[in-house]
Amino acid sequence: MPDPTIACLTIGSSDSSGGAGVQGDIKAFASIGCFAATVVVGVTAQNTTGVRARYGLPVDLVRAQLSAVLDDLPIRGIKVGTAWSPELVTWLGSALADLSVPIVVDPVLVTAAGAYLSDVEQIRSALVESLFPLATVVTPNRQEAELLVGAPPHALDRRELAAALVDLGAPAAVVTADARDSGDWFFDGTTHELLAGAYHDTNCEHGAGCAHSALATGLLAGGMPLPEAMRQARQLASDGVRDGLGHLGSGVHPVDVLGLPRLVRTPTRS
Ligand SMILES: Nc1ncnc2c1ncn2[C@@H]1O[C@H](COP(=O)(O)OP(=O)(O)O)[C@@H](O)[C@H]1O
Ligand SMILES: Cc1ncc(COP(=O)(O)OP(=O)(O)O)c(N)n1
Repeated sequence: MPDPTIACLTIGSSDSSGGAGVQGDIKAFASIGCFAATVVVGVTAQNTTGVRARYGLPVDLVRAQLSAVLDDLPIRGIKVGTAWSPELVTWLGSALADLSVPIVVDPVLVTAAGAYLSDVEQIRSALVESLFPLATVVTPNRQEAELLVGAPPHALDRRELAAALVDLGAPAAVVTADARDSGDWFFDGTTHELLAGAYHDTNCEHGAGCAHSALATGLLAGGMPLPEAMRQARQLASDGVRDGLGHLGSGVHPVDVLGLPRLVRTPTRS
């Protein structure tokens, strides 16, 4: 019988607090039955209150991880998250160019706690030139979309931002929700759609963007058409915010896409 488990790869950075980054991606992949491989491009010292330090790994080490994974595992979908240096982004563009699997690019520039994860000016053109053309979809939040298209804060609505991202070369774009605009805005070059949904006022959003893009990757890897994958990814990420772990950390608490309280095992008496 064929194994239904779909192997996906996340290329991103470690979040020491476990909520976002590759740790968040592994949980999001697992929540929809995907096996998660990881290529780590950097390490952050981070918790729910912010990022204290970050360190990017040398391209050689990233290259070695990527070939180890691709030489051996049947990867069916790839997510690219934080990628800090223009050199790395440009190299990734050439390394991923010939792969015929869905690629979701989450151009992570700012965390929910407000920390910048990349030097925006340096990374912007590398992302647009090297990764946008390879992407199945790019998934920035409003602030990241504004930085990528060079628009001042709130000068454009999300329909205009999504169109500008596609004009820059992304085949499709989703600009995610914020407290002002609930639901995500989707545009694939032809059709605009508001992927409607409630906005949960839980302050449990640490890792929501990572979960969303990893979920989209796993759903696309399983063959789901793009608009439906983005609808379901929004719903599942939003449920993760609703069910977030509000007792963990003193800043922006982590999402929970696995339903961890359901999995707790209580000690049995013999
Ligand atoms: N408070 C919230 N309530 C419901 N859904 C949310 C909330 N915050 C984020 N989401 C959903 O989670 C996903 C990731 O969005 P977002 O948090 O904006 O990403 P990022 O972490 O990149 O800023 C999107 O589908 C978005 O609609
Ligand atoms: C290492 C690392 N990668 C990505 C992020 C951004 O995560 P995201 O899911 O967008 O959620 P917030 O952290 O913004 O809440 C990160 N924080 N760390």
